[in-house]
Amino acid sequence: MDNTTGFAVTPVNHNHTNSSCSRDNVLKTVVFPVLYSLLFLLGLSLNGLAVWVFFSIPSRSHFIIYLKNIVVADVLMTLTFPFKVLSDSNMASVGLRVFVCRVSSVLFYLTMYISILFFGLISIDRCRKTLQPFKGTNAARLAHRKLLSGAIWGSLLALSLPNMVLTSRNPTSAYFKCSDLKTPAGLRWHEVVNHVCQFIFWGNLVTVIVCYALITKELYSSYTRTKAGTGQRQPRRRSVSSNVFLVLAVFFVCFVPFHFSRVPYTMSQTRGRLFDCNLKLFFFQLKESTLWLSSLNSLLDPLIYFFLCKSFRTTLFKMLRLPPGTCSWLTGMGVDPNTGSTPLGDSSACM
Ligand SMILES: Nc1ncnc2c1ncn2[C@@H]1O[C@H](COP(=O)(O)OP(=O)(O)O)[C@@H](O)[C@H]1O
Repeated sequence: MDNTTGFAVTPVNHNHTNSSCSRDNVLKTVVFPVLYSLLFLLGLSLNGLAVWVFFSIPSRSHFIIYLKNIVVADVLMTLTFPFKVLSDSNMASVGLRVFVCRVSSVLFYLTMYISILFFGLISIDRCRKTLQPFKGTNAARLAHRKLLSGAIWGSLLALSLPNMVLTSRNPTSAYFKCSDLKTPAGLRWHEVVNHVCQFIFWGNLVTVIVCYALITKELYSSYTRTKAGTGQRQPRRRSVSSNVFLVLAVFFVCFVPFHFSRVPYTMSQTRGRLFDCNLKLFFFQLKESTLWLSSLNSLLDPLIYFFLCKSFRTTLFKMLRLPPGTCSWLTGMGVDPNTGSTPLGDSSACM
């Protein structure tokens, strides 16, 4: 028996539910637990490495401050995966599944929106850096960015906390969904949070698109200017542009599908009577599949650090005792032999 709720532990028997609508099919109990286990192992290794590298780089640019926030969010997100694996594969006690609904899933979403917000800020910062390459920063601005980071964590925590507190009902059977544990106010808050988070996501997507369009325009005109001036081909600038698109590609692949599927799924949770059980199951599976893509972001972020942040690569190679030019064919961001600078002339050497 589970101490917290008094229900029998797994294997869960839910013969009382309509079996054709049961969530417990092979997708939820086998496929996703295997995929999340892989994400956990790879994500923990790569993000562990990223933490090790980042915390030996001083926070001397806005970009590095933002990346450090993302790496912390990714580590926390990765730590929630084992709970999801145990819960979805029905290997967890009822108490642990309640913990997943109340705490670890909420933490998962919190860290996801932290990453999304910091990606928006990174795009703005990169845009500013490209359009005004010689405008530096100072201690006061760096302190503001640290305050802003704290304010983002604080506000998202305040938004998410009621999702923990108002998931306070005890399950009435061993088979339950997170929405079954919510009080009426909890269900309303869950809906509100999802609206706010949709706004955060689409707002940041527009910001990222606008900023990267401006960056690409600037890179292209500086490329044509240089080409006209020297009469030479400058292949590196093209690879900078394609690296820049990595952020956009990651944003689209990881987050857009989830945010489309989240809308009908949240409606099926909060206005259940409008949906029959097959449709609810369909929206649940769609949400779970696209949520895995969002989780994949925690694994792809370290690749972004590697490709777009030269200080990250340099420090990584130093720590692994590899020569500085390692993988320059892959990153296309070596030092320009003519000018001695990085392709964007960015002294913080992160793009
Ligand atoms: N955007 C969000 N921010 C914070 N918490 C959230 C967010 N979306 C959902 N949650 C919370 O995470 C938990 C799991 O939600 P959800 O994934 O919708 O349920 P289920 O696992 O039953 O499909 C719930 O407590 C919910 O309120």
